[in-house]
Amino acid sequence: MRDGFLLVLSGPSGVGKGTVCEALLDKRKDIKYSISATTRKKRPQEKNGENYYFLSLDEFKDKIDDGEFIEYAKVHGNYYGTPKSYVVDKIAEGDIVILEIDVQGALQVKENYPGAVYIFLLPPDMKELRSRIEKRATEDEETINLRMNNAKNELSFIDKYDYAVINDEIEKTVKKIECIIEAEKLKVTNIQGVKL
Ligand SMILES: Nc1ncnc2c1ncn2[C@@H]1O[C@H](COP(=O)(O)OP(=O)(O)OP(=O)(O)O)[C@@H](O)[C@H]1O
Ligand SMILES: Nc1nc2c(ncn2[C@@H]2O[C@H](COP(=O)(O)O)[C@@H](O)[C@H]2O)c(=O)[nH]1
Repeated sequence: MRDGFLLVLSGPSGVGKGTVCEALLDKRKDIKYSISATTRKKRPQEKNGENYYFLSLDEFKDKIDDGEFIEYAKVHGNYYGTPKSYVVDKIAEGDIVILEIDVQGALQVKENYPGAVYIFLLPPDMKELRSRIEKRATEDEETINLRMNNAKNELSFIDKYDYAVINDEIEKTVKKIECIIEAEKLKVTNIQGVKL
């Protein structure tokens, strides 16, 4: 059967990527979460090494120079990147590794990791998207406006993805992503060592 693979999950800020990932990880042991590095300020409830690796700009740039990221991008004014070593190790062990990253990062992954699966998460509508970011209460008004503006640009990249999933109800969204995973595992191009 198919070896481990990358599952790239993108979508505008506040659509629910983190929430969906958490629910998927609770349900399945074959899915691992890639913890990103970022230069963004830590939110009060966040933990270094759990939500992100929080780095200074100099530390982040050193890691870029040392080739430690499989992708990185400036998103909403801060740098974010995916550490390479964890992803490579877990895929070799046969796990599915989720990358919760923006569209610029997803395009970089596409160049270097054929076989990754790309899912774009959509909100039911833009009003609901704003309401979710507001209710999360982690961003000030200016940042919310910036993220809402960036959302329009991100949505224009949807055709670069394999699947589009509307995140209306969490449980339904998780089920749909699990269906995608099962279908991907059964792709003829990915079946290895079939013995009849
Ligand atoms: N299906 C849903 N219905 C209602 N609220 C939701 C749903 N999914 C997520 N939320 C809520 O929306 C808010 C944003 O979710 P979350 O932080 O997971 O988004 P995100 O896409 O990871 O955002 P970011 O890209 O900024 O990290 C949270 O308060 C979360 O509880
Ligand atoms: N290219 C990458 N983008 C990433 C990565 N980790 C997160 N992100 C994107 O950042 C925004 C904002 O996240 P927040 O935690 O500040 O709300 C998020 O929507 C992702 O699209 C990464 O490693 N690479």
